[in-house]
Amino acid sequence: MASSPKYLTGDKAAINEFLDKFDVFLFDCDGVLWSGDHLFEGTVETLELLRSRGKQVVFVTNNSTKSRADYKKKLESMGIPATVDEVFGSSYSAAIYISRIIKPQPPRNKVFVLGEAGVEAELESENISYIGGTDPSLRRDITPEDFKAIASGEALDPAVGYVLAGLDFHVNYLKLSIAFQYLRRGAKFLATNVDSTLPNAGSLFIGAGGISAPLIRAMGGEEPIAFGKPNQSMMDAIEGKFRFDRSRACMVGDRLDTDIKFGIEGRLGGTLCVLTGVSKREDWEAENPAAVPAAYVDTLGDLRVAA
Ligand SMILES: O=C(O)[C@H](O)[C@H](O)COP(=O)(O)O
Ligand SMILES: [Mg+2]
Repeated sequence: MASSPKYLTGDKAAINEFLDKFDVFLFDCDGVLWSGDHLFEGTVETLELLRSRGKQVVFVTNNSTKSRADYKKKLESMGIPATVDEVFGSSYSAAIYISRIIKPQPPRNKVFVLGEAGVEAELESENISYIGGTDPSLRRDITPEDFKAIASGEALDPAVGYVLAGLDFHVNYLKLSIAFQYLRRGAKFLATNVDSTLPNAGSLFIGAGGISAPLIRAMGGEEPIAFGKPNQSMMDAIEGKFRFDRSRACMVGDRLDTDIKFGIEGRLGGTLCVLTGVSKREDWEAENPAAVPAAYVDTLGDLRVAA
């Protein structure tokens, strides 16, 4: 039974003791740094404080709508210096897994994307060919002709061997129907991540899991392989890049079943839950919680008092 998490907010000594245990901080983004375009107060100062103490900061997000380069721009636009190498997104995790582990071979080496530009950019960065995604010709209602063309295969690309589902703000029945047809014809079912909800504008919205859910239902319950947190292939990739001692690393997140579970299953030295996003105290105090953090704060900015 996991010991109950330590509450750090307002306790300068406890915060310093906690921070001194780690050299590397893996930071979740949505619900920790910001909620959509709203940057939480104290985020910039907290990251500056950690970096001024020589801590390595890595941004680890399941949000596949943006590429690492897009996140570098977003972070900088909010006053947070960052390099592309310091960003790990689920779209990048999916792209490197497909290109370096799956290694798609002709004749069925293409990916049908349900997702935004971030997925496309990361697939391109790994030279993986894809269709679908932000293709404007698919942003429309399905027609009787579409049903026939999809059923006959006329509307399908025979080179598609994979369906990759991520957070898609333009999902519709036409795209889901095409994806379903590819799966019925043997394409492998992949997902960048399957988070049930997305924190934005201080509230919760349908997450990436809500995009693959109709396909899971239609496929009789077949689940996709998902590459984002808590999948450990992402942790292995991050460790491979930063070569850190896991016992000196801490995962900071707002979600028990992705971030905190990721840190615990990754055998990191610590996990810190921030209560500005999805999970609340009641969630880890409930029966059989998805994961229990080592410590928690009300907001990330609470760590500033350490200075
Ligand atoms: O639906 C989603 O994709 C997630 O809610 C979103 O990606 C979470 O991003 P993160 O908190 O991992 O930065
Ligand atoms: Mg989050």
